[in-house]
Amino acid sequence: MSEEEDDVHFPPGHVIEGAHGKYVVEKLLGEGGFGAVYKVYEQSDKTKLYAMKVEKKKEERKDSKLKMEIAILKLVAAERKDSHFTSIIDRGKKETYFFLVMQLVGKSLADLKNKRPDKVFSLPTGLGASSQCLEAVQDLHKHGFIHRDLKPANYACGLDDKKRVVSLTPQNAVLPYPSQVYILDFGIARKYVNKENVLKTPREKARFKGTVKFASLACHRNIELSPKDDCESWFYLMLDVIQPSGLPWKRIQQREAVMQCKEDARRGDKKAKLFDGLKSAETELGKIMDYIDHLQYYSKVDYTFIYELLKVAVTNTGATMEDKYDWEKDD
Ligand SMILES: Nc1ncnc2c1ncn2[C@@H]1O[C@H](COP(=O)(O)OP(=O)(O)OP(=O)(O)O)[C@@H](O)[C@H]1O
Repeated sequence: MSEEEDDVHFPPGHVIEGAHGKYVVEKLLGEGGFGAVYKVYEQSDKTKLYAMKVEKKKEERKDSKLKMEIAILKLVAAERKDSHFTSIIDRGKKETYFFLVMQLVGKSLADLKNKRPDKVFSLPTGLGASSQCLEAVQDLHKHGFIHRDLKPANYACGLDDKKRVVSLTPQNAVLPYPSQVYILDFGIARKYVNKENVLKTPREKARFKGTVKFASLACHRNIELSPKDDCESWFYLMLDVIQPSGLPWKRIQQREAVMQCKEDARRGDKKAKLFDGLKSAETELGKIMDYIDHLQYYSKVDYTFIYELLKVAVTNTGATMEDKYDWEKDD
């Protein structure tokens, strides 16, 4: 084993052999405490580009984030080809690391939004893409998992043929569908149902998980999470990508203070401020927030209710859900 192989820092040109092919590292896409994500290509066919996620093996870590990621992607893959989940190409383990080769996607919603002049999407793009983000998480919930770390950085747009997919409407008319949105990173996802597909009995106390800015109030309060908490995080992510002034707690680091700010945002002036500058969508967004706030641990989420309100909000702007997204117009 070479020195490089001992680590997960691979230079361009480094080759990793999997069960279904040999993958050559092109460049690093991102790095975290767990390991790294690389853009790779298949040695025998340079046009076949993928993303490779590698995770260091750790004696002390019993729960591998990558294992959870693979389990979820396998579970959802069986169902439908054109989904909001990246497909698995290959996976394996070496002496010091695990790896997953998956479908390569484009920039994250966080990167795409930060490239905009006002650092937010237009309302039709923000609401339309958010609708896809909710579809992705609805699918995950259907399979018995909650994500627990929803944020714009954990969603990305599709590449090449996945940029604009064609979807069949219920009426069987073929509609051009705007850029597909993919959900990423299931490292801290959790099974929320038991073997009988019934919600698990909530633990008395649950440790804080995820990202402070997007965490649900229950997460701040160390209460067990369920699908409604992903919906609350999804709501914050939607506001984050459309609200020109950003989330009110965007500059606060301290967890307690962020929780207080989220609680305040439910009342009076502070609630109105949450939707500042979003006039045409204010009523629908208010209804969505109230709906999510009334959900409880055992509640069954009515996703359709939310999609319908999003559709009305998009229509109010004079656009449609099928219109090109901001980042497609730049191409
Ligand atoms: N399939 C993919 N195609 C292209 N880029 C990807 C893919 N999966 C992940 N990435 C990128 O790699 C980087 C790290 O990915 P990811 O968020 O999954 O890992 P992470 O470091 O565990 O995340 P976190 O920052 O939440 O800890 C991100 O910039 C992400 O956009």
